[in-house]
Amino acid sequence: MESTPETEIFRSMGKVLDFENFRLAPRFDTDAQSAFLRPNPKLAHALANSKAKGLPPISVLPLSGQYLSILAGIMGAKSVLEIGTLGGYSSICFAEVGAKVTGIEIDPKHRDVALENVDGLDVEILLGAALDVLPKLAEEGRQFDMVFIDADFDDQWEHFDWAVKLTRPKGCVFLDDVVVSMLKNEQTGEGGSDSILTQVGKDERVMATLVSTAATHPLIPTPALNGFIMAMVKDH
Ligand SMILES: C[S@@+](CC[C@H](N)C(=O)[O-])C[C@H]1O[C@@H](n2cnc3c(N)ncnc32)[C@H](O)[C@@H]1O
Repeated sequence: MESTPETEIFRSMGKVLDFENFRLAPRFDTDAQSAFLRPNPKLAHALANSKAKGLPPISVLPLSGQYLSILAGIMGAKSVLEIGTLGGYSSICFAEVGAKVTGIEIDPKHRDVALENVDGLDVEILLGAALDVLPKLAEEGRQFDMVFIDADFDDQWEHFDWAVKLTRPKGCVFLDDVVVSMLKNEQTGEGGSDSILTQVGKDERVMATLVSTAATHPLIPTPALNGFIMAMVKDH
């Protein structure tokens, strides 16, 4: 590569640009968990009860849950719609910072365990496929400060489209697991094909960004590239 003042800046960064650094992600996560997280009996009980009842270990990880709490707290969110509730871990993250949570969950067993886990908090869980429930919420004229989408990968665009309709202007739509779903569906943008990024990008109702992450999970051996879309609804 030709040496210019611009390339020299990056060369001088040395170790910072080493791709192998990616392998350090789990260590940073562990350090951040012990630095930032406080004991939370409700969340601990939700994890233990969900495990005991045989739910899959796919709730948001504790630091991500805390991210969601911080976001909802900063927004002063009073109402959050969650598409994909599982055992209610992320519902608790929203409810504990003052939001009324409406969850949608397709699996009756997950919904029942979630109801046990959110006991005492302002959480309702609607049983059904999101694409059946979302139009009903729209018909009822429901509007939310924030919609968190964390369900099946195949309907991400349809869920996003409904989420925008159901979010108040200046509210937030958070679409999780965007990069892993693109990788899984081989939508890596080659050949200029459409992807969730281009679909959201064409949507004039929102201002959106992709937040890339190195996702670590106790059950996977190496960090995975992932990312979420965060969008602010401008208008409907
Ligand atoms: C990744 S888990 C959700 C985790 C949860 N948000 C948390 O962090 O605690 C995904 C959940 O979405 C549910 N789900 C999948 N497809 C769905 C759909 N089309 N409509 C409603 N729920 C769905 C699954 O049954 C599962 O419980």
